[in-house]
Amino acid sequence: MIVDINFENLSELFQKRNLDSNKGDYGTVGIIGGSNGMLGSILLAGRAALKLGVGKVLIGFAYNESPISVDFMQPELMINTATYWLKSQIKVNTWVIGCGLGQSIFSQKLINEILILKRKSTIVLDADALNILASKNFSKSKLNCANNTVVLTPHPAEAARLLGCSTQEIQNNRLDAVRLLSKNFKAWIVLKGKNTLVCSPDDKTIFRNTTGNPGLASSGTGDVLAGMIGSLISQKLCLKQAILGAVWLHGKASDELSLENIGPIGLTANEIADCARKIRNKITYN
Ligand SMILES: NC(=O)C1=CN([C@@H]2O[C@H](COP(=O)(O)OP(=O)(O)OC[C@H]3O[C@@H](n4cnc5c(N)ncnc54)[C@H](OP(=O)(O)O)[C@@H]3O)[C@@H](O)[C@H]2O)[C@@H](O)CC1
Ligand SMILES: Nc1ncnc2c1ncn2[C@@H]1O[C@H](COP(=O)(O)OP(=O)(O)O)[C@@H](O)[C@H]1O
Repeated sequence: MIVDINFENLSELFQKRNLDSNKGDYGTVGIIGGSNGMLGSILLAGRAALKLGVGKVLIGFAYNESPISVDFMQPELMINTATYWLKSQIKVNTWVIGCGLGQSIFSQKLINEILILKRKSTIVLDADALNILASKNFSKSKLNCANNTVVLTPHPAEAARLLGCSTQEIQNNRLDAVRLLSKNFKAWIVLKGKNTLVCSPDDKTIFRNTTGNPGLASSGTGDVLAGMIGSLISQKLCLKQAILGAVWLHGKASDELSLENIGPIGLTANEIADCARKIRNKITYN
């Protein structure tokens, strides 16, 4: 069965906050990635996670020493190395790994560490984490899905690498591709692109997104989506509403910005997160 994602079935996304709540009620997300030439990708994800309302964001660079200690555009982000945060005792609800991670031995080691050390967390694997998963020296059993809840967010080329076929074959049959990925990896799959598809590991329903436009065809918008998904899962929405909510809001933000002539041409990834925040508050409080 295929079900369209609409805001009417995203009630948890639009719940008002308790008046006496504190930041601990809104969870912590840890974001790991950002290697050579791609430092911006985890900052994009981290900023988007904040704008979607998570209590705390840890940014862990895939370096031996953190290349920056503060993001002056978003000083709320807590920045250190990936290794530092993986060893820290801070309770992290969701780990997002892969944005700008690269595919070095060190990056592969970080993925293994997360899967072994963080068995009770939800793990979102994006971008280079998916490329590492697709490589022949990675054993799928390491995903250990019995303990972890895992979300994979491939674009069509990443999906093709995971299934060992061509991008064109994925695009020709996106429904079969998303089903096969969720079965093979026992994970939630977000197959990105026009009309993003979402499939859960134990459900035959496939959800199809109804929002979004070619304004999203620009660098870093996938990193923003990964941060948004991690943020909503950490805020303890049920997994389905967190994933579907992030996908819907991400596309809706690009639609609203296009109506304001800020897109589709030249729309930038950070603007998506700002607009998604506005839409969530507007629907929740008006
Ligand atoms: N500011 C930063 O630091 C940024 C860092 N980033 C980081 O860079 C790393 C590499 O990630 P990446 O996605 O750029 O490279 P890659 O996996 O080779 O995919 C590119 C190819 O995939 C295809 N393709 C994609 N979408 C498709 C679609 N809808 N429909 C069909 N095809 C589609 C398309 O193939 P083509 O059509 O050209 O054959 C395209 O050329 C990663 O770690 C990421 O996080 C980026 O996030 C950018 C901002
Ligand atoms: N033509 C389009 N229509 C709707 N959504 C799109 C379109 N092109 C890209 N997107 C969305 O933009 C995002 C791009 O993600 P990704 O390819 O991972 O980019 P990046 O690696 O640059 O962050 C995905 O959420 C995808 O669904």
